[in-house]
Amino acid sequence: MGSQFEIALSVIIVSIVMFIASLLFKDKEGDKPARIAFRSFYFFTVIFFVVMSANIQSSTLLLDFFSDVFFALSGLCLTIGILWRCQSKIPISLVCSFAVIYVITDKFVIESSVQVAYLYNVILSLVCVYALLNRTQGSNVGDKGMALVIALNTLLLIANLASFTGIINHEFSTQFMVTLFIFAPAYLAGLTIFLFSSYMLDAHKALEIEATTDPLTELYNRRFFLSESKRMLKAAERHREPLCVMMCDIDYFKQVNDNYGHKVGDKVLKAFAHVLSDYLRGGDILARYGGEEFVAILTQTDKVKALTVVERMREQVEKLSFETNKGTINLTASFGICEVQDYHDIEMSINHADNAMYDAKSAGRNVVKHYESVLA
Ligand SMILES: Nc1nc2c(ncn2[C@@H]2O[C@H](COP(=O)(O)OP(=O)(O)OP(=O)(O)O)[C@@H](O)[C@H]2O)c(=O)[nH]1
Repeated sequence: MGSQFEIALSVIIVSIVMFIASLLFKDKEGDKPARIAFRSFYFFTVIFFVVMSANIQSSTLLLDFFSDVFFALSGLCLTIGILWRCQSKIPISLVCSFAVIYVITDKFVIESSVQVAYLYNVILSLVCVYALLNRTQGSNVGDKGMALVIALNTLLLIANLASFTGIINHEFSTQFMVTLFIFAPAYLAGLTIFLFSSYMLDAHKALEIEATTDPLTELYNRRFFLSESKRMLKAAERHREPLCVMMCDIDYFKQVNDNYGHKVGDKVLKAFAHVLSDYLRGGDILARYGGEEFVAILTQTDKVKALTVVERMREQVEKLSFETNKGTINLTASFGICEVQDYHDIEMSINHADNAMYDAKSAGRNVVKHYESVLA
């Protein structure tokens, strides 16, 4: 019993440290506050181990009941935190039902049976592993690590349950229980390490997206486009492939803002960006160059192919219409294209495509112009 008490004490210390550390977790904007669930998990884990230690020292019905309740709550909070973090579709009510069934079964049906607690933990662990492996936004290394820790826990618990049913001999099972208990602080620390790294990886990803993406259209921003296009030009030169730059600008966009307001203007910009991206292939890149001006690099594309693709884009933009309470907005855009000649000077090709686009504006807008036509 003495060693169990010491282990319980170490779990309490680990949980308190982790609880304080978890104050650093930040949820992504719009995400459910999973960090509150994780903090509650540490909080209830501390209380559970305090109550359980007291129960080991002098067992009472009340302490026994509360140790079950706090055990149920800590597992519940961990699972809810993971489900929220993964934006999982598994209903929270289902997990809550497991907790209620666990307490009722353990208290009123199979009195002080440790198997029920194992079964409860196995179910919750499986729910967590499933949610982590099916994360809506793709699992990161931290999440996979967390899934691994929980999966190991599940395996241990299943083995333990098997021992109770007589598949494994009883002495081995007692040994197993002690081992499981010894590993409790390590399990908790491992879980937190992965939890931390998964939050840090997400924060890193968010920073990367912020640095490379335009928040309104979610296309790449100008800075990322310039650095990425240099890399693409080098690759095209190495493989001796043609490459085209396309610039485009919405026609009379100021009138959209003036007549319908900036909010509608933003909506139009987003829809416009969407149409452009629909016409590009996997290796191409599209970026918001500024305001209502967009730029793209069409890989493995010569000027003849580029003219065909961009002409289709222009026709599609022409078909766009937006219903507002002040009437319908129809959109057109002007396009300029230029086949890259100097693979070491992307700025020059962008300028040429820009000149072609201004030529399209001068020609009455809603047309596609090639840079060669500007020179002619
Ligand atoms: N709603 C919204 N408007 C923007 C944004 N960025 C730039 N604009 C607006 O885009 C408009 C650009 O107008 P202009 O440069 O005069 O060009 P235009 O009216 O499209 O005319 P042409 O290009 O000559 O056909 C300005 O009114 C800007 O305020 C944005 O992020 N959201």
